[in-house]
Amino acid sequence: MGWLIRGGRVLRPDGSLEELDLRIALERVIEIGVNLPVADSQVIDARDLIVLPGLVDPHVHLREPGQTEKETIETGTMAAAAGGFAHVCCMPNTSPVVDAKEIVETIIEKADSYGYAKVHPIAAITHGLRGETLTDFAALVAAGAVGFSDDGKGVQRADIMRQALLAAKDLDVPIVVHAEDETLSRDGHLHDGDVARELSIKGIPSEAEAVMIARDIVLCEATGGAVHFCHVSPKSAVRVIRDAIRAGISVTAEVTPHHLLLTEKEALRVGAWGKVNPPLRHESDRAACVEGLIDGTLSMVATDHAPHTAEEKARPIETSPFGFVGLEISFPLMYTTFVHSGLMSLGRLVDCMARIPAERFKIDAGTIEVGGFADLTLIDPHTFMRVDPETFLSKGRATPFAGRNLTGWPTLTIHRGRMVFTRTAREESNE
Ligand SMILES: NC(=O)N[C@@H](CC(=O)O)C(=O)O
Ligand SMILES: [Zn+2]
Ligand SMILES: [Zn+2]
Repeated sequence: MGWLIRGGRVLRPDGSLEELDLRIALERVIEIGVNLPVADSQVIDARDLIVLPGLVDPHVHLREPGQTEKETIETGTMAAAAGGFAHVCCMPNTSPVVDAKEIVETIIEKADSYGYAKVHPIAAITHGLRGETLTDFAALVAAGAVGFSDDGKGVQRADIMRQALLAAKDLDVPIVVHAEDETLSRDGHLHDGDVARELSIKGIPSEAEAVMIARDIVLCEATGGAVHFCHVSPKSAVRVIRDAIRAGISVTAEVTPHHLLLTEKEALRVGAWGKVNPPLRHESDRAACVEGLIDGTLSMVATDHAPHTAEEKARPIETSPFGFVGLEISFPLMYTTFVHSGLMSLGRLVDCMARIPAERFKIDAGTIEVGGFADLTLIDPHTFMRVDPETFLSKGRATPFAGRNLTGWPTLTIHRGRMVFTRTAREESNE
């Protein structure tokens, strides 16, 4: 029994695409070859489709425990499957905060019981995200945490960050940094630039992010620890990260599709649907992020999927929470903008969206090989379809990308040998 995925163009570990058949039995890929016999497998016709390893998102918010009106582990992992993701790392800014091992265990167990995607918790650096006392790193890692972050807030105190780097180093896991110096960002809602001024809304300057990134690079080098920077957005930060990597300091960084594709101007067009932390910045910052992605400074793409209720995101900019969803559109956004346009190879994009985050967080994923887990995403590189938030499986609906016409949509996602998502309704267009 099992599946025979026939005739798809399969992404090979060297980045090439080859027309191959894949046989899956139980949870694994057991055979890869040309014209494999059907035997007792059920056939999936993958002609005209690209077969990729299940994608890995190093940064999502699943909101459970505690904020299940925004998202649940079930709806969040359904959205992951719909976006082609087999693995997601979830952030600890839930209620209660993920600062105790029982919470880590419950998240993993719940996700496994639904079976849509594997969830890898990133536990809190400090109790209650208060920035004061370190959590029990050893116990949290033993329970399954793959890193530590106070995401949603920056760790304001350098001494605490230094302690965290030393503690994480002993366990060989990264500190995942939300860089935000509150003395510079406080009460801001948008990037500190022309649009914020035009709307008379207090801005968040680039330095609020970049100074903490610079501090943590220094602390990273001094301690010999490892830092991963979340959602990098200003050009000054891209530059200091590039310099740090060149100097051999153990830092990695992620960038989001929204910081690669959008600017502060979104606030004028979509209001609070474009409000996010860090904010969408100036065109020159956006261009620097693209440069960082292309040259490998920003080696991972993360959605920072941050669902909120429709009511919350319908408020005026100043009272609406930061964040919007991304899991279900991240791959088509990246594929259309960078691969379809010829700016980047498919192999490199999948490195950023699977292989490199898998390596960083020690997740067994990122390539298709015999004996490996059958986590596969079938992509349609021909059909264009508009982003329609009403079709999202996530509870969150807000995205500034609503209405964009994209190609490269996942049409079928297999997780651990089980079909966990198929796209049925197709709104085709010829653009
Ligand atoms: N990115 C956001 O705008 N919001 C995130 C927090 C975060 O990622 O910092 C959230 O939890 O809503
Ligand atoms: Zn953050
Ligand atoms: Zn986040």
